[in-house]
Amino acid sequence: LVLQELSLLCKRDVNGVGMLYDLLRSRWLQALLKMYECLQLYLGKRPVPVTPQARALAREVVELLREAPQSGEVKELRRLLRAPHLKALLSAHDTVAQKDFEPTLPPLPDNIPENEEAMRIVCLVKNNQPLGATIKRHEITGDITVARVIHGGLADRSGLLYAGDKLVEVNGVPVEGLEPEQVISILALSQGTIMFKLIPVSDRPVSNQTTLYVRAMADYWPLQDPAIPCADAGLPFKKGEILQIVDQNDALWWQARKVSDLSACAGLIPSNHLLKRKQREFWWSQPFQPHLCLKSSILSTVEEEDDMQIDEKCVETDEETFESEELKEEEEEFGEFGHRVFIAGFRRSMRLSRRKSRAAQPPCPARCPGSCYSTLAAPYEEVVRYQRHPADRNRLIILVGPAGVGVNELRRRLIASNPREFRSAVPHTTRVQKSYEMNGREYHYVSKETFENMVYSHRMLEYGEYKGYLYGTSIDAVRTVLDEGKICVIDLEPQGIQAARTHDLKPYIIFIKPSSISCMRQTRKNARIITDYYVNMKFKEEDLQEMEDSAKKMEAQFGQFFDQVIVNDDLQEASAQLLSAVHRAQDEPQWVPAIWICSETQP
Ligand SMILES: Nc1ncnc2c1ncn2[C@@H]1O[C@H](COP(=O)(O)OP(=O)(O)OP(=O)(O)O)[C@@H](O)[C@H]1O
Repeated sequence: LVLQELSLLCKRDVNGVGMLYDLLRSRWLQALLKMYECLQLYLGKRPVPVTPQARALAREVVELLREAPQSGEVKELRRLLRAPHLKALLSAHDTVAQKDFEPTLPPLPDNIPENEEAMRIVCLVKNNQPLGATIKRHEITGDITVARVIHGGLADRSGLLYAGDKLVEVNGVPVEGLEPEQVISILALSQGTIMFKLIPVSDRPVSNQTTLYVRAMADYWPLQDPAIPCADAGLPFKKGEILQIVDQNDALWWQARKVSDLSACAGLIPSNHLLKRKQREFWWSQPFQPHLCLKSSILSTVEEEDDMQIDEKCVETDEETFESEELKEEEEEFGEFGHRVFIAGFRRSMRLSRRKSRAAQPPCPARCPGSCYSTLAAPYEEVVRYQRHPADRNRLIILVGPAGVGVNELRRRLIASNPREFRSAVPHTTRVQKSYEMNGREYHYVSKETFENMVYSHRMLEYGEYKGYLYGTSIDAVRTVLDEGKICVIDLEPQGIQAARTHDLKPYIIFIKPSSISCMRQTRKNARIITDYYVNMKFKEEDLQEMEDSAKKMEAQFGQFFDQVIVNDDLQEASAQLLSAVHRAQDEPQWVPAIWICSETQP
């Protein structure tokens, strides 16, 4: 039709019509159109299985050939028609034609109710690993549902099971009416593939949580916790360990893993809220003990004076001895170039005053409400990775350890190794300055009133009283050293740790731990201990035992604050370990309380 119309237009000499007429009459375009028609025709048809017709045809041909003269060609043709490869070719064609490779689904039942819930069939291969999901029974409906899916576990990695999915069957066994324990025993018995038939939860919770890192402030043993929904899914941890919280959807049970093993699947831990509740219950179940605060700590030292009176004579003699010891100690300190280096803060009167205060104080839960309440308030402490900027002040180094373990020996050796880098804070005292002393070198000499004001305004990290005089380490003295660009190294009673843990000082706390008693018997043969009444006494067996007991108590009570533990066995080795720990604290990233860093960014 188009060609006819075009031929009419050609006669009227319309511009370009000749060219279009020639194009449409061209052979190649005609051929293309024919091919298109053929394909359209073929698309409408489906390939038909050929084997039945081919077999009948082959039988007919073979019959005909039987009557024909039996020449070589005829025999060859008969053999070909019966050949297996020809049969295989025909059957392959038929497989494709009949689409045998597609799964054959059973016909849908005719009478499906409209409100029928969609079911999902989930197959998981167990491979000897736990499923990583917990189940529970709905109190009212009795439905067994997936309670939670553990992060990183098998169920979580499959992406097929979600909290809230309702179980219908497990390995073909209907779960309706079963107790969760019965379902668990079915799961426990099944090996290899487990098949769940379930009704998926309608509104899956969208997780928009950010990962949180915390320092555990208490030990936790899930196997001893009757409240945990699934003890096997619990994550045991010790105080001081850093945990990565990956799920806080449940108000009572969080999911976490240890940063020391982030590849492991998460486990259940009590939430902050739950742990606080437990601690409060524990706290209130304890018999009432009056809380003595800062003020009463001074009072307690006054009471001590009476106790000291019994050995007054003895103490007096020691006072003389240790004052001369102080001098000896100072003279022993030499810097890297052999010059005498004065190292403040090794005053034995200061150490004795501290020890006496500690001996008179009841154990922490009854004594220092500040630290205990704050532990109650924060069973986990949020932490962040912090690396000190080279231009920032150095972090304060705090050494903690039981009396006689070698805290001062190690500190003295560290400072003497490089006095230009390390320094201790100059303590404050209310005692009278001696003729050979210089204010701000051995001590800062202040009045009792000034000292007490410093205590009440929380400017003392720790303090104590000895022979009627107060001794203490102030925050300002530490800051002075840090402001000079040096690394301030102090030793502290563990009760003072909380006061020192501020974003301003960012302390790095090293616990000096005694080695075993049998090792100390060997290494401490020539060592000298300072007691309340004797200076330079040889270590006795009970001193070693006391050191071990005291170290255990310190770890149990304050272990969560220790950034590093050094066992002081061989002195050279412990000194080397201390040096590298101190440098690590300044130069390498460490976990620190998040509040230290947040408060830095606040105006
Ligand atoms: N690893 C060690 N091997 C042998 N002797 C040691 C070791 N560490 C410390 N000493 C010695 O043990 C004695 C006590 O050490 P140091 O005075 O440092 O104890 P301390 O922890 O500061 O306790 P305190 O404050 O009660 O004196 C000293 O004579 C010291 O030289």
